[in-house]
Amino acid sequence: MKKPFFMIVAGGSASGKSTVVKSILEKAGIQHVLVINQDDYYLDQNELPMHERVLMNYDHPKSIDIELLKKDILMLLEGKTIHKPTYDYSNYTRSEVIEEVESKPIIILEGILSLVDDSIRDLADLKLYVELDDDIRFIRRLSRDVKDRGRTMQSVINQYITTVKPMYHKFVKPTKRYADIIIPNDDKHSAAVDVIVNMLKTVKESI
Ligand SMILES: Nc1ncnc2c1ncn2[C@@H]1O[C@H](COP(=O)(O)OP(=O)(O)O)[C@@H](O)[C@H]1O
Ligand SMILES: Nc1ccn([C@@H]2O[C@H](COP(=O)(O)O)[C@@H](O)[C@H]2O)c(=O)n1
Repeated sequence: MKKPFFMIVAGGSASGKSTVVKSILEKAGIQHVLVINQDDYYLDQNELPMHERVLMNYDHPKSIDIELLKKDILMLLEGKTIHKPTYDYSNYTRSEVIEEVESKPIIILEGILSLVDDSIRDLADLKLYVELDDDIRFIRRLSRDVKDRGRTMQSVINQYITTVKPMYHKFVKPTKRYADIIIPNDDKHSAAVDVIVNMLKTVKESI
């Protein structure tokens, strides 16, 4: 089997990484793409009581089980099957579900900190950074976290001020310089998405 094409999609929280990946997949009509969400690799916190889990900093690189993520990406790039953890935002820890995931010809890793680790970054054939104004990201995050991640408005605001915003400026935003393509996601991202879709179609044809 040919080595899979490996793409990384980084960007701040609620910049639209998942939405952009979804549009890429819809437009490309590709069945053989595997998306790995870095959030599934948050460290397991089942041993901690809930009041401690809530206070953790989920925007620092140390919150991710980077060794497991690296091991799994390397296995997928060798065409092997992995047993991937899954994440439960409402309980601030891994869920009990372990997914058996087969490698595919195109692998996309998505996450706020996905361009931080150089050994993972150096494996990528293409690196994207989704960019959006901080205020709009905060508004989108607030609305999404209350609707989809079981959060209260006050908890989203507190977390944003204490960890999300400072960690974004310290760790996430500096990784923009590693990106091959920067995708603006204010109104339209279709032109950038079309460029990437055409690249992936070429990759697909060469499989
Ligand atoms: N271009 C856009 N216009 C309006 N809302 C958007 C756009 N892109 C994403 N969103 C919304 O913003 C929120 C965050 O987007 P999401 O893709 O989950 O971001 P990320 O994966 O970077 O955290 C979601 O509720 C999503 O529906
Ligand atoms: N228990 C957790 C774990 C993570 N988060 C936040 O998720 C953000 C990353 O996901 P995006 O889809 O927004 O990129 C990150 O900023 C963490 O703060 C959380 O709130 N709770």
